[in-house]
Amino acid sequence: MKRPVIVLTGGGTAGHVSVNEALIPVFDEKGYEIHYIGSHDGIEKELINGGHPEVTYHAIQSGKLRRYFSMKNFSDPFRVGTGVLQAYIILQKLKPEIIFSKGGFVSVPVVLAAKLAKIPVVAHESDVSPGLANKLALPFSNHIFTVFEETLNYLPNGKATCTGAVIRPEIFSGIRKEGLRIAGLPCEKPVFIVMGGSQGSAVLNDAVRKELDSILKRFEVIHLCGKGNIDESLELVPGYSQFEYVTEGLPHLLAAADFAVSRAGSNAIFELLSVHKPMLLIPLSAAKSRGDQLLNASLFKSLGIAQIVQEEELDNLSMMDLFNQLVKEKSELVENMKKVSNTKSPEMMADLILSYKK
Ligand SMILES: CC(=O)N[C@H]1[C@@H](OP(=O)(O)OP(=O)(O)OC[C@H]2O[C@@H](n3ccc(=O)[nH]c3=O)[C@H](O)[C@@H]2O)O[C@H](CO)[C@@H](O)[C@@H]1O
Repeated sequence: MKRPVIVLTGGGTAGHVSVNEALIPVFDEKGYEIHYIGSHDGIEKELINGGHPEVTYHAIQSGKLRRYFSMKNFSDPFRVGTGVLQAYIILQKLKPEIIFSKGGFVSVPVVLAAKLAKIPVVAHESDVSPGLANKLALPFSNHIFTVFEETLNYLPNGKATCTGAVIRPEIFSGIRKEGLRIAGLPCEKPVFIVMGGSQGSAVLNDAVRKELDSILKRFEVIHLCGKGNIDESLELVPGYSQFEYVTEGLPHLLAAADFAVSRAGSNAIFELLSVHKPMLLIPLSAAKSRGDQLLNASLFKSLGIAQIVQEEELDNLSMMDLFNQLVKEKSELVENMKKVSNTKSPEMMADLILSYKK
């Protein structure tokens, strides 16, 4: 008997793939044939093809939707058009019951094609303020789920529901000893994990490395610095361990860490919250983005579960002082984290999505 089909989409950054990765095992367990529509060269292709052999990946063209001038602004609409046509052909062949769209530019042609093919779409927004791709897709989506209650203020009544964050179950399965082994740390001092989001952050990398000597006198550091950002001169420094991007090892590295310094991407901060890591957030500035990380971070700060420093202030602050400040506030932050519960299990989320199928 033919298995029911579901199509997932979303990409550009890992933040637009994490939720899909959490849901894949559940749809698989439910007997679905799972297909993923992503771009030819985005991180989604690497993550899905590399970690989920049960999923069939289809690459389409997509264009970036920029808020600034670029010559590509003239060619990208044609790429989106081609992407719509490619997605439409794929959808006509697969005839999925439903499409789940996690946002990011590649999701736009898929959602438009779904409307033409009359296939229901459920979207998902991780950040406080909706991303441009989700905003464009909204009129063509049947419903949108949000992580933050506050996001509902940006969305039409009746079309959006707050579900909380969906966390990959493996995040909870980290083993501290294994994390220390992977990082090659002696664990004689408290361990900080520094996470610059899925792409790494030059701002965080520079701030930590500038003061590394003094930091390492008191702490050990696991540094997720992003692709191409390994500093070879620091490769053999005791107590310091750098990675470009970690896949299976991430839960163990999180378990090995006592504290976190992170960008304020939604998935990363909810993962840190779920495993109760006291966190200092340095959100991506509004000048470089739509300001979504500033809103995410201020909400965490207002709940007493994170400290924040703006990246513009970093030059005048000592990273070492910031690390020490986080250590001081550890118990209060952890106590507050234990009172916050804002997650939905992948199983419950999958059922909610399927309630919109044809
Ligand atoms: C520059 C940019 O556009 N950032 C956006 C992007 O961030 P970004 O792609 O960084 O997304 P998040 O911080 O939400 O999630 C990062 C994900 O990558 C994983 N991870 C990270 C490093 C690593 O080595 N291994 C690993 O697995 C984390 O566990 C997490 O699941 O999407 C987020 C969610 O919409 C937004 O809030 C961010 O503003």
